[in-house]
Amino acid sequence: MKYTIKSKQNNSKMCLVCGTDNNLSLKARFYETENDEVVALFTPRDHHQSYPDRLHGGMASAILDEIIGRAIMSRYEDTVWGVTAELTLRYKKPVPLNQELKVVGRITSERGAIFEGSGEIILPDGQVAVSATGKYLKMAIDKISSKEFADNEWFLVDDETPVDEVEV
Ligand SMILES: CCCCCCCCCC(=O)SCCNC(=O)CCNC(=O)[C@H](O)C(C)(C)COP(=O)(O)OP(=O)(O)OC[C@H]1O[C@@H](n2cnc3c(N)ncnc32)[C@H](O)[C@@H]1OP(=O)(O)O
Repeated sequence: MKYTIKSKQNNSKMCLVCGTDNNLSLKARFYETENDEVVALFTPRDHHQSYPDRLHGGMASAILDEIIGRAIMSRYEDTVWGVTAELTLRYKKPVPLNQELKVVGRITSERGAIFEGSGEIILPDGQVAVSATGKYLKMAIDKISSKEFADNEWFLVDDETPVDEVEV
């Protein structure tokens, strides 16, 4: 299924998943789709492995955590951020290194200050490698981080080739 991209989300400076200045980061790029999901594109590298040629389960968890956490931002234009309270993973297939992969995430419920979401890492052949469900608390960024983060460490990175649609 092809989805039109509505907008690209910001990257950060030092995050392990989206940090542009962190050499160990997955350097994932996140896009909001027309159907109210967030899709990430990322290429895991050798330094993200557990067993040779296989992405570390903790890194798979990290990107799934982030994509669900980011899904709330698309509903509130960055005024609400997600803080993870619970995350449950199901590892179904090994995730390969050094090829571009997709991750999809969405909100499944909202109740007051709590929201729940789900996400999947999708292999190039379309199979789901890892799925996750999570429970998060909604917070304002000034309750999570410093003004320095919001002002200087959270920014839009333009793609060399803009992504207009994504097939999931
Ligand atoms: C740069 C990148 C930007 C984008 C990234 C986005 C995604 C990234 C997300 C993360 O990785 S966040 C980092 C990992 N998570 C943490 O560091 C959270 C650490 N834990 C906490 O800060 C607090 O425990 C937490 C904010 C989760 C809860 O705070 P409180 O203890 O003030 O909550 P409170 O006791 O008031 O409970 C509020 C509700 O949440 C529920 N709750 C609290 N902690 C829970 C928990 N751990 N598990 C399940 N439910 C929980 C609690 O039962 C209650 O439900 P009800 O309203 O129904 O009664």
